[in-house]
Parts: sequence; structure tokens; C-alpha cells
Amino acid sequence: MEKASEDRPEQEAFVRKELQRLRDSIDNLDAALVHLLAERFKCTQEVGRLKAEYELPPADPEREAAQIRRLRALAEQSKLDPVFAERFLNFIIAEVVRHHELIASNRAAARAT
Ligand SMILES: O=C(O)C(=O)C[C@]1(C(=O)O)C=C[C@@H](O)C=C1
Repeated sequence: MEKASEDRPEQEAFVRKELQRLRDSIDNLDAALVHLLAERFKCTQEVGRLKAEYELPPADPEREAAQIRRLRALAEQSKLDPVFAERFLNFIIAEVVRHHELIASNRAAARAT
């Protein structure tokens, strides 16, 4: 019992240091994720403009199904939950489709004037 209480300050210092080390990496990874997402949205905004210009539908379900199959397989290989990977991709794509729809309706309004 006495030993445990003697160790406590050392343990606390160890835990604080480990937590900080891991949080530093999490902060770096979160920054990388934001940068990767920003680049992805830059590409999809261009796709949205192209689709609006040539009057293509905002969503492409076949392409989405292929992306989901691919990402689920990659997730499995990387020991990431494939259900989470699919939900995450669907969440991003839903936002992209919303952007595409906005671009298309702005383009249609501009054509009408
Ligand atoms: O590739 C396209 O056609 C896109 O519009 C991009 C994207 C995506 O975010 O990956 C978004 C919507 C489509 O349904 C499929 C894929």
C-alpha cells in the first residue's frame, strides 16, 4: 500500500507525459486530415463546376458504390472499421453533392437571366 502511494507522483508524471505525447500526434494527424479534406473539396468544387457546365447530374451512384467498395477493402487491410469508413465517406459525399447542387442551381439561375 505504502509503495503505491510513494509511486503515485511518478506515475502521474508518466501518465501526463504519455497523454501529451499522444495528443501531440493526434493534433498533427487532425491538421493533416483538415489539409487533406481541404484539397479534396478543392477537387470536388471543380468537378461540381464541370458537371454544372455540362448539365451532368450532381450525384453518380455507380461511382459512389465503387468508392465505397474500394474504401471498405482499404479499411479492412488497415484494421479500420469498414462500417466507419463507409459512413465517413458517405458523410463527405453528401456534403459534396450539396455543393454540386448549389453550383448547378446558381448556374441555372445565371443562364435564366
Ligand atoms: O466523382 C464525381 O462524380 C463526384 O462528383 C465526386 C464524388 C466524391 O465526392 O467523390 C461526389 C459525388 C458523386 O456522387 C460521386 C463522387
